[in-house]
Amino acid sequence: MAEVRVENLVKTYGAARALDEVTLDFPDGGFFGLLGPSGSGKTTLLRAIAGFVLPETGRVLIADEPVENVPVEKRGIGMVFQNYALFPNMTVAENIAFGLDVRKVGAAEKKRRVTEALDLVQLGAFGARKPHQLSGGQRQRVAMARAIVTRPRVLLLDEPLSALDKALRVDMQIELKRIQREIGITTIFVTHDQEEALTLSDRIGILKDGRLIRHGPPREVYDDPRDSFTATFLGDARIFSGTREADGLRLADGTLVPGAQGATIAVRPENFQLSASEPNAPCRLRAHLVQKIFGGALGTCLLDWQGEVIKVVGRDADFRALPESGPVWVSWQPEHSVTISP
Ligand SMILES: Nc1ncnc2c1ncn2[C@@H]1O[C@H](COP(=O)(O)OP(=O)(O)OP(=O)(O)O)[C@@H](O)[C@H]1O
Repeated sequence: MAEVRVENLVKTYGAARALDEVTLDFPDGGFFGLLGPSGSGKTTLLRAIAGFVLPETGRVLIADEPVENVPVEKRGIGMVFQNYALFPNMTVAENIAFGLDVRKVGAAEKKRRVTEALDLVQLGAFGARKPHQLSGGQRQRVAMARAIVTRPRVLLLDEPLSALDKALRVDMQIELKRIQREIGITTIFVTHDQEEALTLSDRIGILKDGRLIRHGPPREVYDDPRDSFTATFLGDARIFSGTREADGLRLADGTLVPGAQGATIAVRPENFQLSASEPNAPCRLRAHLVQKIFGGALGTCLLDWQGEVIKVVGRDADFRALPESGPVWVSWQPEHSVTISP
């Protein structure tokens, strides 16, 4: 397998900078999730690594080798895209064998590798079927088998699960991770689903307007987002701004948030507690409960505070004692005030 590195990549389309000096390492054998809003440059970055997009400046290295003069088919890359198209009149096995035929792999070796790929995606009994005889998830697994049968060094996945419904998607996430671990292939995965990225990735990168805003292990980025874009894009957060004082942050309504280390802080919805009576917690606000939303095990409460919305996520059982609406206390522990700006 191979490490992928991009250095100072710039790609412009007219006035738009699809990639704006992106430098990033994708570790050997790792699962890297690329996240960002629509139009932030995720697909362009993937296409630049594959060789479909030629950057104006910067370079791509695979296993320490610059690849600007290496054509797409020689870069050792397997790809699965959102609208993976299988050849409808070929069997599953023929579809998977396609890349081996192109490479003129001998019959015995081809048979062995197709069987191996089918087993890996747990479709051993489906080789003779046609794509229309498969479910969406099974077709997706064929696309995976087809991408890895040529033994690429790097796997690029562009929203490969977005066509699947929620339940199947979750099953396929587990499946994808298993396959990736089993073959240990360097994988770069584009998704707009932040939960998916957090679940699957060893490392994530967040793009915005073609720039790499942040990268690192998912938990690290989630727990310490450092900027308000990352805090609100990756998960949800209430941003509080005010004036820094010796013992905390003074909000516009006069409330002191003790222990806060910045003029702007973020608090995650799951770190708020609600109570009808005044709590002991040092960080607390008086707000107005507007709506309780039932969501199964977890529920959401929407509060109004100074004309702004505070979202609180918690166990539905904990919200049951609260009135449907009216004044409430919202509180949190000082360690859950995350500094966004000093
Ligand atoms: N072939 C192209 N011609 C002109 N502009 C392009 C082209 N490809 C991409 N762009 C522009 O480059 C920017 C980045 O696009 P890109 O497809 O990389 O974003 P993305 O993050 O993958 O978005 P999405 O999540 O919507 O797929 C966008 O502003 C897009 O309009």
